[in-house]
Amino acid sequence: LCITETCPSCSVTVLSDQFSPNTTSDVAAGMLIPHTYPDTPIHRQKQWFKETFTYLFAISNSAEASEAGIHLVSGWQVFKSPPKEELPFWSDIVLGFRPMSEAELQKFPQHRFGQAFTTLKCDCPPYLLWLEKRLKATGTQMYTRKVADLWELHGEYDIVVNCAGMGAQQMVGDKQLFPVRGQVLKVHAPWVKLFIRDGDGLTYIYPGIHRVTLGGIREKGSWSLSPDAGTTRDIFDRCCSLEPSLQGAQDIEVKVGLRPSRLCVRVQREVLSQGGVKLPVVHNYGHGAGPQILLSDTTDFPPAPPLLPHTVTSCKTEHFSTKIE
Ligand SMILES: Cc1cc2nc3c(=O)[nH]c(=O)nc-3n(C[C@H](O)[C@H](O)[C@H](O)COP(=O)(O)OP(=O)(O)OC[C@H]3O[C@@H](n4cnc5c(N)ncnc54)[C@H](O)[C@@H]3O)c2cc1C
Ligand SMILES: O=C(O)CCC(=O)C(=O)O
Repeated sequence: LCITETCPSCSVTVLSDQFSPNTTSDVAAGMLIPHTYPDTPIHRQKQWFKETFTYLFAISNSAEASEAGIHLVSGWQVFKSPPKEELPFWSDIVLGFRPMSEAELQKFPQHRFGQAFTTLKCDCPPYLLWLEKRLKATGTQMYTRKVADLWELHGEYDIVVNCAGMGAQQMVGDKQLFPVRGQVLKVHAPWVKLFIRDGDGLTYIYPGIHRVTLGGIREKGSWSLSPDAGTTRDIFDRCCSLEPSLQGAQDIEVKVGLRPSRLCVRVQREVLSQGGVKLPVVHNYGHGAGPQILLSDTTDFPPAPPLLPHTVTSCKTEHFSTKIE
């Protein structure tokens, strides 16, 4: 969309083997809360976050906000012991960042410290549909197609932008890209208005426009797309211990996605060349970092299993119409 807007004379085509609602992005809670990438300078991560926040804040402040699924959300990040960094690098970008008061902390008897702030949440399924609608309005073609190798696109296109997420591991043979399996519950609990995040990054409650997302888990190197019943129960219990009213949540949907993780996002220009023919490529993938990712943890992850289903590459959903017993 940015390309069509900044360069209207370009003809843009989107090729993807899956579109919304079958992408990893559809699984994401869509909360704007940065994860630190160990191999990217903090000033660059801060600049990315600031630009993203400013861009989405403007949408949240427009008549399009509800269709786009972008809204402000206030709440708390709570810690069992005070974090090493009292002021995270993003504290002056989110709105109204401050330490929680003693009175607020009384809600969380197991936690001793907390931060209150307002950030943005992007409800990804409506957001992706909104982007698709805007793309189609510019005349952009969208085709369902699995690309086995970027080189197959030479001759058809002048420039390729690679946003294949986890699919880039096979498509460009990137061994530095690895899955961090996530599982979340999307529930009906409209009385939950404030977000709550445990500072360990594992447990979170994120109210969206229609559903509340409960998380989570981060399983490095796991390619399993099957929802795990034990994990569902564990997530539900952890979230209920932070917000006991969730015991009354209804209509539980369980979603699994594979975060496309790297020590640093790959935003890079490359020129592929064969027999004197060139194909300029811009890579943009690896947006799956998490606070628990350590350098030593990320070597020797297994490649995608050969039987990974091609119809659903990186996410899966299961529905429960009743409460979790
Ligand atoms: C449980 C969970 C919760 C999360 N919560 C958050 C959150 O709150 N905030 C946040 O910022 N991030 C969150 N994330 C991370 C977020 O999901 C990712 O950062 C994001 O989805 C990555 O987007 P992407 O477009 O790079 O990849 P994807 O959404 O996976 O898109 C890649 C696209 O490329 C296509 N593709 C792949 N391979 C090929 C191929 N060979 N040929 C053609 N097409 C191909 C796919 O079909 C897909 O359409 C979460 C992730 C998970 C799993
Ligand atoms: O870390 C968070 O709190 C947001 C959720 C997320 O980004 C994730 O689960 O990957």
